[in-house]
Amino acid sequence: MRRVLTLSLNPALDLGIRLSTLAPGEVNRALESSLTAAGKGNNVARVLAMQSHEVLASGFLGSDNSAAFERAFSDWGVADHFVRVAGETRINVKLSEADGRVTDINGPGARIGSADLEALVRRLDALEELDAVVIAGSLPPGISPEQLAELIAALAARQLPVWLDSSGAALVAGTAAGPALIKPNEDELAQCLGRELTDEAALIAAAREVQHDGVDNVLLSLGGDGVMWFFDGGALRARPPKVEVVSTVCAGDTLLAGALHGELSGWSRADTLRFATALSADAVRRIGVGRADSEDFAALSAAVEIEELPA
Ligand SMILES: Nc1ncnc2c1ncn2[C@@H]1O[C@H](COP(=O)(O)OP(=O)(O)OP(=O)(O)O)[C@@H](O)[C@H]1O
Ligand SMILES: O=P(O)(O)OC[C@@]1(O)O[C@H](CO)[C@@H](O)[C@@H]1O
Repeated sequence: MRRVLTLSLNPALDLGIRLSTLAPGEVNRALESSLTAAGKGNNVARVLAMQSHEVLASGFLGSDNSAAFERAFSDWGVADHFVRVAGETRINVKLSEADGRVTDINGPGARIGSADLEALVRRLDALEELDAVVIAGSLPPGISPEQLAELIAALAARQLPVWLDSSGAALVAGTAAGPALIKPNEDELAQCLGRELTDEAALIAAAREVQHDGVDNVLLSLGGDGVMWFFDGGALRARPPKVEVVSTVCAGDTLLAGALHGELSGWSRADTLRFATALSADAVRRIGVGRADSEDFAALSAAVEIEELPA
């Protein structure tokens, strides 16, 4: 069991709505709906806590609707180190259709003031004996990509491995600040480099370029096509088995958490990637994060194909 800090600067309540088919502009009747404490960092926290790590979750929470998060942290066994800010945490809508298509509508988030950021920095400075830090998700209004970079640099200066999953300008600035790992998907990697990546060779070259610029690990997620993991000295590729897609919403967060679990457990890279890929494939079979206690998880893991990518 290791001690991990997850940072959600812009968490969300996810309003998950399952429909047979979305009819835009019409009255739609949902098959089911749910409101869940989420945001990328919190989803990672939830998976790591399920793997028995000591998880401390921090970031900013709107004080007007924090109760749902407080209940969730207590249910998940995650320690609540969030700074409370004025207003409400955003509600993000996730529409899942029967054919596996997901439509996300993500809010901007509550505005963060300079005193809130100072309070967060003080809170993080007081957290000791951490083994890793995950920073995941978008930035709320009031926090700039440069401020994210400063947070990463300060944590990295404490010799903490920082794993970053963000997008757009936040990913660009964050990548330059020296995280140990980034987890882009194809679009995010293309945004990060400011050019289109049209085929696999271009993706591989792009990931290696990011490594060359100082990020040791690039965990490139490719949806149903799997994952490529570029690390110091090599690269592996994993392909998940075909699964029935219910919702892809937490797949990337589950992948990152699964990989961190393997790293913190001292597993080989191949075993780590197999576990993380299987866990993320399990996530798409359900609404929510992946679970390693599903009945057929061993079979799912065994069906993941791992290969070494040529140097
Ligand atoms: N259709 C699928 N079948 C099996 N595994 C999948 C499928 N889609 C995604 N996965 C698994 O989940 C991982 C993460 O998916 P993806 O690349 O879509 O992440 P993402 O874009 O970060 O998603 P999100 O931000 O919605 O969590 C993939 O690398 C893969 O292992
Ligand atoms: O708007 P962001 O911060 O980029 O992404 C937020 C979000 O879509 O990411 C998670 C899934 O990965 C959801 O729980 C959440 O709503």
